[in-house]
Amino acid sequence: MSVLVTGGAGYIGGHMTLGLLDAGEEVVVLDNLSTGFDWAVKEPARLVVGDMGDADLVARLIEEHAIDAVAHFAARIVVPDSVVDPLGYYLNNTAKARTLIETAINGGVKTFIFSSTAAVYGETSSEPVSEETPLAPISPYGRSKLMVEWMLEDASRAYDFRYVALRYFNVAGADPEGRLGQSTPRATHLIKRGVQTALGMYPSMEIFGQDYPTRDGTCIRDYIQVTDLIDAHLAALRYLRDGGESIVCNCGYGHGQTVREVVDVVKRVSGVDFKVVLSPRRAGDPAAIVARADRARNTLGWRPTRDNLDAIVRQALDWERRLHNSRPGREP
Ligand SMILES: NC(=O)c1ccc[n+]([C@@H]2O[C@H](COP(=O)([O-])OP(=O)(O)OC[C@H]3O[C@@H](n4cnc5c(N)ncnc54)[C@H](O)[C@@H]3O)[C@@H](O)[C@H]2O)c1
Ligand SMILES: O=c1ccn([C@@H]2O[C@H](COP(=O)(O)OP(=O)(O)O[C@H]3O[C@H](CO)[C@@H](O)[C@H](O)[C@H]3O)[C@@H](O)[C@H]2O)c(=O)[nH]1
Repeated sequence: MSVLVTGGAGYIGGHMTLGLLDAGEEVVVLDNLSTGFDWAVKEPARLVVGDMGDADLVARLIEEHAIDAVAHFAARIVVPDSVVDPLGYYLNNTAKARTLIETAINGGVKTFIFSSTAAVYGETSSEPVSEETPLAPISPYGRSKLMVEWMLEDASRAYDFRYVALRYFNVAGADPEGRLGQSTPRATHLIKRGVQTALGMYPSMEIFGQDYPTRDGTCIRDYIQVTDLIDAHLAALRYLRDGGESIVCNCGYGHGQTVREVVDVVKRVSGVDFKVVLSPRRAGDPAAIVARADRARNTLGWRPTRDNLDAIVRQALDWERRLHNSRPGREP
């Protein structure tokens, strides 16, 4: 039995591949390398370069590798990008996911883990949101993901098929052993941009919006360390293989930091007082979004252990330094 990891050459999928290998699983990665890197797929995982919307390819992989579970990470992921290219996002994140789910079910795969997102909630108060909070995504990205949740829900009712959808909050940091980190080209994520600016790759960084209804006027997010997030996936896989019912779980720590607070941590940890430019709000950004993750703890038995923003920033900085000093496109 093997696990098929779509998007396994990307940031989070690459860490999932490491986590699965560490747990002794056999792994096949399917990735079109649009934002991922072949070197991010560590041996003995097998990388197949191709598109998740290629039903013939996926069907062949399921059969050849006796796939019993799919962990589906492949997606386009940039919120403001989705505002300017919504149909591109619906094609990749929604339509191709439909093909993937159908092919998995036709191939006899009964368990599926889906990378969902806090962006399905849209505007919320500063209070932590539970999975019961009404869903009202405000970006095409969030909608493209919510539709996949709905397809999974309906498919699990109609067929012999169970899933766990994990709604990630803001994923950050790197493998604590230094084997991998976030390598996405042109990344727009706050911590990544911060450490890149600290390393001199940008002359300054922007803070988007200072008039949000938050404690210092900048947006609040719940930053979850990537290895803790992968532990939730490994728990979800065990849960599904033990016969657990389909569920949706938030993955976050239950408290948030403002953009200014994060920038201050990056400056302190890096020791660089880089220039910050105050810019207007960015399209598609909710003011605050923080997780209530009791369900992941109680149902999956998830036990996060890496809730420490200083350590997260240090991991991101260490990885960025290695990336920066490596040859373009080559393993750091
Ligand atoms: N990074 C975050 O903070 C965050 C938060 C919530 C949810 N997520 C979700 O987690 C998942 C992984 O995100 P990431 O940060 O690792 O992004 P990433 O861009 O690093 O990884 C995505 C991977 O998917 C691949 N891919 C994209 N379209 C594909 C296709 N059609 N066929 C095959 N491969 C394809 C890319 O090449 C890349 O390797 C995504 O589904 C994203 O929506 C991420
Ligand atoms: O240079 C920057 C980058 C970001 N921000 C702000 O920082 C916050 C966080 O932004 P970012 O790191 O880009 O994350 P989000 O837009 O919150 O989205 C991330 O987190 C979502 C879940 O909450 C995921 O679904 C997305 O895939 C992932 O990109 C937002 O208020 C941004 O406006 C800045 O002020 N300056």
